[in-house]
Amino acid sequence: MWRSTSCLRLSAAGKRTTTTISEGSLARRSKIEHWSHSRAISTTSAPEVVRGHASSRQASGAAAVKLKPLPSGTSDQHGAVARTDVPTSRIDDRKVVVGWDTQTWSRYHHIWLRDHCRCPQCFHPVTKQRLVNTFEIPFDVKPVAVESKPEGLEVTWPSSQPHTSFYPWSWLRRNSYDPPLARPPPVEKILWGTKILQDPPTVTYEQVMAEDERGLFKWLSNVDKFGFCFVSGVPPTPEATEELSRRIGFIRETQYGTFWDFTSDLAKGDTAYTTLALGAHTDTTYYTDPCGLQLFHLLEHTGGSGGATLLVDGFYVASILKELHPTAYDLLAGVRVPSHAAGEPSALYTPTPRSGYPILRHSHSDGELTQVRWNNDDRSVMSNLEPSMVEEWYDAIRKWHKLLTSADSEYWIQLSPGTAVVVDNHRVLHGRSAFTGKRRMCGAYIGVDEYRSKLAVLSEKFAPDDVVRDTSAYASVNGRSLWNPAL
Ligand SMILES: C[N+](C)(C)CCCC[C@H](N)C(=O)O
Ligand SMILES: O=C(O)CCC(=O)C(=O)O
Repeated sequence: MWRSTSCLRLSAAGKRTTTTISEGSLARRSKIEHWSHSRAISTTSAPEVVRGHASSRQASGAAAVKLKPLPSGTSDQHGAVARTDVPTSRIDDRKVVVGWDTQTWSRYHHIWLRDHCRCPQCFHPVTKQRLVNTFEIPFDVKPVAVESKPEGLEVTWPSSQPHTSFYPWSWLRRNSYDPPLARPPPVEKILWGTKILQDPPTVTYEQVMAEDERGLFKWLSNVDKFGFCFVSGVPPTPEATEELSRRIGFIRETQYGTFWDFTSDLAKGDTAYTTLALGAHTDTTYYTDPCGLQLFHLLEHTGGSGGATLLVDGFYVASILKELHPTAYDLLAGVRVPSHAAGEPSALYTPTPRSGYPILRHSHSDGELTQVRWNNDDRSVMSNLEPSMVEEWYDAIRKWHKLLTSADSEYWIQLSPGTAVVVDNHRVLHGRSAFTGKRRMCGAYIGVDEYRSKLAVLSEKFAPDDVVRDTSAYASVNGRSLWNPAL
């Protein structure tokens, strides 16, 4: 173990203290520090086991990086019980080879390992940013030694830049690229049709607003799984609805304002501000980065009828289209659709590139459907179609439309004051029936990154990833593991 004389302290009991960090106490980004480090002689019985490196340049007032003791069953200089399933490791010409078992090996390039060192001098423990200068690592850097420790791989780099790095086994396995090894499956998406009306995902306002954020995690987990979730018991005011929206993250301001409270007065240049029916669509298709979530709360509807809310699971409908009409599916996945928002004199939105994006967007890595982007009212001129494709494309979107509007796909609900709904605008389409009378709807957009960030923070707390669980005991700073696979 190493005693760092660097710059961050967790209290001896491992409780987080207020961390003040002086810039001077960290290695500069400009070059790799020539480390001098003293091999700690402490044993794991000491209250704190420290991992890191003494920088040859100590800023004044640096406190020691003190992390919590390694997990039980850890070996130390005095031969405490070590785990028996420690992977093997050896140095090859350009890579370190780790043997997980007799059949499974991973190879990590030396420069890759050095670049991913997460000691406090190479990786800022508070900001989780790289400090080591990647471009000053000798391209042919090669370890002088590797050692398989119970909790991870220890690599000692050449004496010209003396430095010891440590990589937890769980982190190495998760990030194995030669070969890629099994990774946890993505969160299950539950596809639904009209029958979701029997038991739609719902949480209470009280749960969502509770200080411990467990209810907030439940709400966003439902959105992640179903693409939408109701919140019942919301005070029927724009103020309470805005506060509810901000529980997720800051609201995304657009040409329609920040928190919107609208009715059919054409206050903004969009048909949402009329009494017209709106077919199933996703919003802001005309932005390069369409909004992530959309929250709606009907505050009032008097003196008329209609104005029911429509929800359609775009992933569900796409799965049926793929099954029944694969050629049409491929066209929707390949043809770019331009769109615009031009109803406000002060705004004329079109996406970059101007040709827009396909209706169905897929992950490049695994081909999974990741986004539905469809608003036929906001679609611009289809000027990029090959002449031979024109009729085929129109046939494809007719097949798409037919499935979107089928009784099996449509989930109609009459919202009422007190029940808000949040929709994943990258998956679930929404719409409404025409209406008469005075109808007042409020809500907000949340950016997709704000939504995913909040869900990630809540997941760290309530459903941590295996690598986070494995490493947080000894490598957490400000409640975040340095080895979080998201980093
Ligand atoms: C939600 N709010 C009423 C503020 C605006 C609605 C804008 C709808 C627009 N046609 C789109 O699809 O993005
Ligand atoms: O008025 C509604 O219920 C929904 C309007 C709409 O589709 C939108 O604002 O995007």
